[in-house]
Amino acid sequence: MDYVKLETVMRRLALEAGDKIMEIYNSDDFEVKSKSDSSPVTEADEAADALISAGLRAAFPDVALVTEEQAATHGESAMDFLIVDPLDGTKEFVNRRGDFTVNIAWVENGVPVRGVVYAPAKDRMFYTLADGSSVEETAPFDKDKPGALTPIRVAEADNAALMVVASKSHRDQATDDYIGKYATKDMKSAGSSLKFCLVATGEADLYPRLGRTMEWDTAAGHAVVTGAGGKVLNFDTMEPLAYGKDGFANPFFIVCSPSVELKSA
Ligand SMILES: Nc1ncnc2c1ncn2[C@@H]1O[C@H](COP(=O)(O)O)[C@@H](OP(=O)(O)O)[C@H]1O
Ligand SMILES: [Mg+2]
Repeated sequence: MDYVKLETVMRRLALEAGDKIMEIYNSDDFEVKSKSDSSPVTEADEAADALISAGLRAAFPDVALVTEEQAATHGESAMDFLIVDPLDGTKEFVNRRGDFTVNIAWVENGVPVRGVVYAPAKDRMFYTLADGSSVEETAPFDKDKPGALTPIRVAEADNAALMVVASKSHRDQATDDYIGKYATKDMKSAGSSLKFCLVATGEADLYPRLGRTMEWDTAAGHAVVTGAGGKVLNFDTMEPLAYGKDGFANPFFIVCSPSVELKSA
């Protein structure tokens, strides 16, 4: 993989998809359909998906591509692949809460090593540079030229006063019980893959996900948080979360700064 080209292409496609999504977000109304798994999908998901997948296929014609909105790509069995969630946090989008993201990642040998997470309604964009380290770019964003970049790094956690982040729209008792094992200073909820980025910047120390997600929901955030020194662990085995699994479903997982003293289930 040409990492320099990948950085440029992922960043530009994320920004273009974000513009498309915001056009629809700001329009008076948009249609919300239900997918086979009864999760919502909008014309914004579909437009962003079309734009990103066309751009990736043009730039990397020989590379495998998996995208949430194209079921035909879900049978892919490569260990090296691009993976896209064009609009993660569709519920946030539909409810106009702003916490939705565009996600593009590159998985190499089952590990998400590069990615971009762009939250267009929040004007926040996080990505890995060609060298694998993570940055947040400051708005306004120019599609053709990166602006001000701030290297991001996970926090040195105070285990007596942890900052924990969890899902806004998929929250359950198991998650609350698990968080209850820690000494927390504060809790915040956020939608979509933004939660990975809050750990990456040190705005949170720990994000436990005791609920369903798919690899496209997590790959880009995973790359960003590991590029910032963080960890993404399978909740049951405490091994790094692996990608390219059959059906692309994830097990429960934990995202954290390595300084967090993890509790078992
Ligand atoms: N029952 C379920 N099965 C599979 N994925 C689920 C799920 N419930 C939530 N998700 C995933 O969690 C994502 C939302 O995460 P969060 O709750 O952190 O905002 C959704 O992404 P989409 O909005 O892209 O569909 C969806 O893929
Ligand atoms: Mg998603």
